[in-house]
Amino acid sequence: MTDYVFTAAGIRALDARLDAAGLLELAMEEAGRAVAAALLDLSAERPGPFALLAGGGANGGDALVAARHLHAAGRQVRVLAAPSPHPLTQRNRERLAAVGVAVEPLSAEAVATLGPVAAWADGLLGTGISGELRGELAAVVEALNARTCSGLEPVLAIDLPSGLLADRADAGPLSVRATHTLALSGYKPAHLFGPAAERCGTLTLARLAVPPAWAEAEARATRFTDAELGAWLPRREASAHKGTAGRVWVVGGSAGMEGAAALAGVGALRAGAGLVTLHSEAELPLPMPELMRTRHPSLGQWVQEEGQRPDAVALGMGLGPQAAALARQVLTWAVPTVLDADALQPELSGLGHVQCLWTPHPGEAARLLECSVAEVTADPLSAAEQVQRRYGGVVVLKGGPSVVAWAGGLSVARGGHPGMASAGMGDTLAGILAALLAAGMAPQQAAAAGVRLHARAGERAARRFGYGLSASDVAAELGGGWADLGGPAADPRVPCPTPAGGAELRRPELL
Ligand SMILES: NC(=O)C1=CN([C@@H]2O[C@H](COP(=O)(O)OP(=O)(O)OC[C@H]3O[C@@H](n4cnc5c(N)ncnc54)[C@H](O)[C@@H]3O)[C@@H](O)[C@H]2O)[C@@H](O)CC1
Repeated sequence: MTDYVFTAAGIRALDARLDAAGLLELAMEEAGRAVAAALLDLSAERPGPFALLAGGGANGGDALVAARHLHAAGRQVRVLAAPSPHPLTQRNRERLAAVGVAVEPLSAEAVATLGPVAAWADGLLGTGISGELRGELAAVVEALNARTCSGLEPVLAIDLPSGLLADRADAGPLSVRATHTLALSGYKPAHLFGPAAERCGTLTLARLAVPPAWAEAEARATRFTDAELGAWLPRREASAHKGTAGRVWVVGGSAGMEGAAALAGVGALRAGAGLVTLHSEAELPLPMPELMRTRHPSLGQWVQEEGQRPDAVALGMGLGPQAAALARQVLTWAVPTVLDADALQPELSGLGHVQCLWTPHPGEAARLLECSVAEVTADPLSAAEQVQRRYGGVVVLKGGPSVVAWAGGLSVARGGHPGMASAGMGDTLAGILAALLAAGMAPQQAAAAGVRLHARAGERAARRFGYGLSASDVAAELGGGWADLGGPAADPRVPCPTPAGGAELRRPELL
């Protein structure tokens, strides 16, 4: 099932649709029941009551519903709640009273002095927060963090740890430090990126019964499943030969940076390219003898005079200061092109064609947007979108997780491993993406599937090699990653799923 990423405004819009259809109360009931189930899973064997903290909004309402379900399951609950102007939250407070559960006033002192508990539920604030924590809630959060920092009492955040802004990756000075977070309806940027994600602990998703068309309409980004991405991967005809499997040119490498181009070549070969040639002015190493290399006295002259064209180009890895001028020339060829590393320069603004992928990391994205790295990492979705608008084509903003932006859409990748934060990883990815483009994939699909393929190979490499991963370790696992995603087999008798979304494929015979 496709999952979605919502901003706070998106959740407000979704809730407005639910409200108009008379379904909001049912959604709160569903959310509260899911919270109760998560708490029981988390602490079924732990002694003591569950302690539920309820703020004045709908996030607090979810906590009150959860308390009723836990009570019905025969568990002891302690409920500390703020006064609420929210009609559904008020109604659920009355329902709790009706089944004999007392609601105690919420205060920092009550949190600090409560006896041992099986687990805490943080229902103080969710997507409705504005600005930094104010008043008594700030003191309550400080008291909760102080008594749970030993890790003895788990804290389940309902939807979001209170104090985090749903749309931001940079956690503010004060927020609940949750051991677990149950995201409601869909993920929020704070669940997925940066220091905010670290405050969420273990993340799970409760998919509420929301009509898929509403979710899609209000979502900020998509998280494709492995099955969706695997179905897009190309398939070879039994009659394929190296000339039909995709010819990739890697243009890169310079003195001291020779390995970057070589790693891109390895990535392209391991992702299925039939013929991979490295073009450079430098003497490049050949990590695999299957790679071809051509050393040019002047890349500038070669690019201008070159009459033949490959199926895809990856340009920029270790290329040095001439990268932007070369990129400008190669973009006029109008062949699928991956622009990486030194080719990611502001002077190329507006020159990306529809078959062009830009693959910046946050530092390179900041250069392209002429802003600070902190601005990029605080809101990676907006940053990727802005690069796409300014430069055209499709953008892969690399990170943990990477974001793909195309005209009119965003997706956030799944998986990967922190060990992938090492030199050369992006070079390999550029080669992978070029191979997928050369095999005829549409750029948006090549970007989303290629990033996931790389991440999946990284997960496998981490199991094999441990924490510190090299780009070569990851490249060696690409075949396994491909199989994990359920990519179509080479045998054409195995039926190949049609890619969703109806994107045009340049060379359908290879899919
Ligand atoms: N579609 C969904 O995902 C659904 C979400 N629900 C819940 O609804 C929540 C959003 O509810 P609301 O929009 O009522 O908002 P919240 O419950 O997150 O917060 C609103 C309350 O917080 C106060 N507040 C805002 N900023 C503050 C600050 N900085 N310091 C102190 N107090 C502050 C406001 O005065 C208001 O009382 C979600 O997070 C989720 O828990 C469910 O109840 C129903 C369905």
